[in-house]
Amino acid sequence: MAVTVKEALDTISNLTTNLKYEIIPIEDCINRICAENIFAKICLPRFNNSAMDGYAILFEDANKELELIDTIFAGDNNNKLLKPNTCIKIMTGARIPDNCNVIIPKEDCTELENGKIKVPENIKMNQHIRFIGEDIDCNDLLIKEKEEINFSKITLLSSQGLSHIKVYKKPKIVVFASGEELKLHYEKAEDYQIYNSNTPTFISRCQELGCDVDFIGQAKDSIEAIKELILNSLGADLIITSGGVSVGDADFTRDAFKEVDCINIFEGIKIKPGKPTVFGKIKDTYILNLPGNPLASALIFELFGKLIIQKLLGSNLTYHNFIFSKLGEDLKNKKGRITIIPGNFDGRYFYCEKKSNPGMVSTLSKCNSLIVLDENVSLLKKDSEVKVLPISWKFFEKEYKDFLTNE
Ligand SMILES: Nc1nc2c(c(=O)[nH]1)N[C@H]1C(S)=C(S)[C@@H](COP(=O)(O)OP(=O)(O)OC[C@H]3O[C@@H](n4cnc5c(N)ncnc54)[C@H](O)[C@@H]3O)O[C@H]1N2
Ligand code: MOO
Repeated sequence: MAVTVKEALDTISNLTTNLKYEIIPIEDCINRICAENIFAKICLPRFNNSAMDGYAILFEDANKELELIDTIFAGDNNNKLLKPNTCIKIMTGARIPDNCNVIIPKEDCTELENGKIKVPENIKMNQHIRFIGEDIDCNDLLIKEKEEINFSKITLLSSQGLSHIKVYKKPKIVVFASGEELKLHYEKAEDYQIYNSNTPTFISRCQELGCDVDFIGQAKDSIEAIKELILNSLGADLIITSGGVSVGDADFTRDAFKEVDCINIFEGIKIKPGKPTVFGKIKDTYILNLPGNPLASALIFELFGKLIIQKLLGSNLTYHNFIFSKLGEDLKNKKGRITIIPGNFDGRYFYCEKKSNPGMVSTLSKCNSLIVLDENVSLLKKDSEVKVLPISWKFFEKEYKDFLTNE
């Protein structure tokens, strides 16, 4: 029985996973999922320091001519104290004298001919001082278990002097296709054959999402051929297959998986396109049987496959987020099933992609996002609110768009 879209999403978000971890250098951690809570072991700033190149003085010495008694550079271990009527030249980032309570920027002072420094009248207590711990306090929780390590987390780790952390191992994914008509892109295809574009799509997408992926070939349309590929893949966390899940005389994927004791978690989703999708498990290996139709399988991957991968990565982000937008033009839809509509979000409006039949290969190359229409909608007027799910988010434009004014 086919499940509803919500049932499929909930099932995936609640999957149990058998996560393993490894300890690796932070240089290799980008896009990995942290497998431990990481607390600050040192405060930042580590010591009170100057935010300006200038002079360290005592607050009560405002508007005076001060004797210059020393210079402190960033990295110096200088313990000199200020006395009344004196100042110390100081550089940005240098540790300030223990009793200093004001820094005056160089350009606000006058270097007198007698060597003294004339400081201004209007100063504020503690000005231009960066205090110990004001950025990060000792024992602050810096990174939570199950958070993704991005460049800004690398900033945190390196600022703490941490060289290695615990991350979850990359999920191992095996991809294969079935279909007598398929040829690999580096093979010669006769004019009655087609190139396999689905498995290269899933392989690259899974790699992009942080998985280790193996392609193990294409099965001919027979239960035995598909079974051989399955038995060769059982060490994986997830097997993704393409094709053969429908009711045709040469569609053997489901039967082959049944013969190797695959337990189906759901068999079909009430969605368009991609209804014949099957999700199951053999021992510890999850199975995602995607339909052969290229756009159908790619869209199902975007809506469900990506969440399965989020679970296998160990991430705590296992639900879709979206951006409220408006339709750029009227949208007609055939009622009856929830429909995935690929298109383009330009920052304000969402425009549906016109060429989007389930069997097409060209559609997603022109899209950056998708929306999902509920089963009761037959017409959505221009300017109707829609919820946009991003596909690829390097959000740039070919031409300048003004983001500098707040109108
Ligand atoms: N009588 C019915 N026929 C179909 C139904 C149905 O309910 N009743 N469902 C249709 C739907 S919806 C889909 S989706 C497809 C699913 O078919 P399969 O998963 O069995 O896929 P195939 O038949 O193997 O292929 C479908 C289509 O996709 C092309 N294909 C397959 N693999 C690849 C690949 N690796 N790269 C590129 N293109 C591929 C294949 O040549 C076919 O054109 O079934 C409908 N039929
Ligand atoms: O649901 Mo099928 O995926 O329309 O092509």
